[in-house]
Amino acid sequence: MRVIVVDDDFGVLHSIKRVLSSKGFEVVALQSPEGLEEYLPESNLLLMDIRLEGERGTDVVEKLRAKGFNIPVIFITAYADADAVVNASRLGAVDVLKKPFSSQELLQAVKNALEFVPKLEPSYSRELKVIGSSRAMFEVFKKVGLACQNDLNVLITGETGVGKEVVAKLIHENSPRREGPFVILHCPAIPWDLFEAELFGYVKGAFTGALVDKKGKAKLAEGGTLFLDEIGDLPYKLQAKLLAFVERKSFFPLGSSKEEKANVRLIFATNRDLKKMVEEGKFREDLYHRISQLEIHVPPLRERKEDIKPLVEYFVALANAELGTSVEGVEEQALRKLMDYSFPGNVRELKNLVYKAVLETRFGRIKDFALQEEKKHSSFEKALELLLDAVPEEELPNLLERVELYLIKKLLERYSGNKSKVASLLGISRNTLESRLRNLK
Ligand SMILES: Nc1ncnc2c1ncn2[C@@H]1O[C@H](COP(=O)(O)OP(=O)(O)OP(=O)(O)O)[C@@H](O)[C@H]1O
Repeated sequence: MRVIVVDDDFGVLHSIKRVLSSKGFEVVALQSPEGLEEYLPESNLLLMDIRLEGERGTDVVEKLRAKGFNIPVIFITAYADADAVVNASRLGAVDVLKKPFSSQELLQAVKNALEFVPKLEPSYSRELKVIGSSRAMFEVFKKVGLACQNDLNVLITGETGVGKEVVAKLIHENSPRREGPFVILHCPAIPWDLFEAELFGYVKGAFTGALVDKKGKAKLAEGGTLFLDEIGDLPYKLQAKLLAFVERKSFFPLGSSKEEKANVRLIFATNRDLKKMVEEGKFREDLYHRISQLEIHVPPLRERKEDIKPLVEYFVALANAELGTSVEGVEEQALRKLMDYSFPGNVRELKNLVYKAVLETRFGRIKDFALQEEKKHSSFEKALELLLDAVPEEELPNLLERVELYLIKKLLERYSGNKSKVASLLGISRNTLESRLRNLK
């Protein structure tokens, strides 16, 4: 087996050669793509650095593809930006290795590559800018690259504000459907009794007030991508309607008996734990499997802190352009404060913080971010949010009493049943505590 390695860093070139040679590969090591074509016909695999001196490795491979060279490629990069990794995946890269990588990672990637037949896709340059240089986002971009090559249903999971919509757009804009529309249906924003009308549309006379035919989002997305956001909020009854649509890729507009085909790619997102909802009987298992043919998890910002600095720089530039300010950057201590923060609102929260700070600073460097208050309340609010997520709608009427009873009982347990102590901790009299307990039971 012959492997060609192209990297302008002699050290990297040498260590790859050493690892592969030790496993019996014949290695052609090149510091530039010059002369590369000569070796291609007799070779089984190409390892290509993305940022070469003067030229991008992805451009080199694209030219080779245009000439009909179909060799499997592994890209190597120290800079895991979205453009590079998604583009690499689209060019039929078997893998993208992020420097530094271990011998084991290299050998595994080579092994996978030799079993792989690449698919070709023309290149495409995008407007959308997605920031992320962390290992975690690198994995996200690799999956996006995979999603771009097919029409599978994709489920994007992650906390609020992590960038699920951004990732959905990234898939659309790199897929063969990019010339088509990208249509968003934000599920909780629609009253549930209008959900079907919104998704499938209706014909004149379908219900009172339906004075003219109206296209639904499924039709508006024809030829493109339909993004259904917050799918975990969809009531059980409507999940069945959605399942029929996802399975058949066809629908009936309300009031019509004519079935319409939908030529759309479906992407779903949720900040809920759908697997858990399935176990609890709150989300249909069949629907879950249907929508998650490919699952992409976008990790919270606190788990990929390396992304904070590039995101801040990007948002400062954006804010300057939008607000007409000329902020030059962020002071070290202000950035450190962000690095210590847990960002319950993730990238959206960071973006808002930066915009506010830019507006206040106007020129010069940002010295501080106003995040103390949010931090103090975040774990309390988070606990309550978890509670709200866990309680089904039909149990809401008793929720307040249950919470009160639970908290009082827990405190009594903690203080060995000492009612006077618990009453004083709660700032109520012992009598009030006792009457509360009587009424709540
Ligand atoms: N990697 C990123 N690069 C640049 N901007 C980002 C990135 N991630 C998120 N953003 C920005 O942060 C904001 C929130 O992102 P987005 O709406 O995609 O989050 P979400 O996960 O879909 O949120 P929600 O769960 O509330 O729907 C947007 O303004 C988006 O442009």
